[in-house]
Amino acid sequence: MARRDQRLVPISLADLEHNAHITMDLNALDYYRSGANDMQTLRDNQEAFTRLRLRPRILRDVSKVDTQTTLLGHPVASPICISPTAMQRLANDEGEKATARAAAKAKKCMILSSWSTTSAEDTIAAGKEIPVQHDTPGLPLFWFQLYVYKDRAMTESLIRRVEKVGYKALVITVDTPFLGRRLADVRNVFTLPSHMSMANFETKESKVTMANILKQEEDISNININEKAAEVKVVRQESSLAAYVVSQIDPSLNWKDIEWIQSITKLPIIVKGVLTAEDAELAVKSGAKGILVSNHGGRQLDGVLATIDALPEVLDAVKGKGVEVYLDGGVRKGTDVLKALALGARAVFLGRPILWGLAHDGEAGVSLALDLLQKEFELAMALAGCCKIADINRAHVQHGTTPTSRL
Ligand SMILES: Cc1cc2nc3c(=O)[nH]c(=O)nc-3n(C[C@H](O)[C@H](O)[C@H](O)COP(=O)(O)O)c2cc1C
Ligand SMILES: CCCCC(=O)C(=O)O
Repeated sequence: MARRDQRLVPISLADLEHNAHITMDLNALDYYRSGANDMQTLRDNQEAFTRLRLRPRILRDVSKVDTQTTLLGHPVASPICISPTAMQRLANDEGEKATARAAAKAKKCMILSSWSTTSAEDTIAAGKEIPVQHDTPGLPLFWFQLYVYKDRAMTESLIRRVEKVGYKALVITVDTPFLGRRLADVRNVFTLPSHMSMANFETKESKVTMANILKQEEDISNININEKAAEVKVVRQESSLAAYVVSQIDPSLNWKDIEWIQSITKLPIIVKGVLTAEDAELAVKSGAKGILVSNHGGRQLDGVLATIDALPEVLDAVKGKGVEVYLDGGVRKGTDVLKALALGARAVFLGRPILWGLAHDGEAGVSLALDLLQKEFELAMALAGCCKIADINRAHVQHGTTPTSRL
């Protein structure tokens, strides 16, 4: 039995998380692991998967299992993808570049955050350094997650940049008009270390006030910790990130803006943060080609539905309308992937597990995270009697009756 403070040789995503908890500094670890407020939704995302039960089929020749699929027409090796997470250099110096290389090697889809610590150009270039192996199916796929800034000219210039370098879709995050209240970040006065930056906003014309906010933050962090706490009470009572969101992100964002963005780009739009049938319908009306059912990993409105519980109503609302529906939040095991796909998700996305992989061993750690889940998923498919993605259907899953506490 390993001691609690010993790093494990990882054989599951939980092991990678365990290791990251040992090695990361508290400022970054708390930022990554926190949910909003009581973190009820954060816990629910994982627990809700355990309330579903699988209905396997037998004797179906599962000697070969194939996970290839397409996302908005692009072939990928697997429906396991990477959600956008900000500031990946907090986990490993190579940050987003390491993630992009691992995604490209695995021919999986990566969504890059607007708030990356590597620019959109440098991140996709790192992915493109990886030679594509044509003996296995699929191609690497990069999408860009967009936060809509109050400054629309800056938003538009970012769209032009990502179009130019080859991102294939815009994933617009709609659940963050303000930052959710993550108590640990408030206590820690969460800070991006001074040698890192929000790399997408480093151009001359759009030098963003994040730098100024972080500068203020640095000034505060130069004084001793008690003074720092006192200062925070008087000055802001929030993390620098929350202050940045208030200063830059447009809380007036509404469906007309989604239509505006669609009118200025040919890239397909995916709306990230839909949790209800009503909004799923509006997303389709606004021209979205994809919906990512997400509660931001439990980091925004605490108390909302677990994503796997919200998925069925979203799917029902958009049935037959030609929109792809994806899910993120709490996906940690191969059986979670199988359950989400059985309910009707086209793909699932991973947030924190990628960060734990990065913290564990950079690019190799992200590859390990992807590979561990991929292998678990292939095994779950085989044991449920599925050889290919199209074999997975609604009859493979039902709501369980066993109380979670007895599992
Ligand atoms: C540290 C961290 C940073 C995140 N940054 C972003 C971001 O920049 N943009 C965004 O749309 N979502 C962001 N998210 C939310 C993720 O895209 C995703 O919805 C969530 O992490 C999925 O849940 P999981 O972590 O349980 O897999 C972030 C999540 C975490 C944990
Ligand atoms: C506007 C928030 C940027 C990062 C983020 O999405 C998160 O920390 O969850």
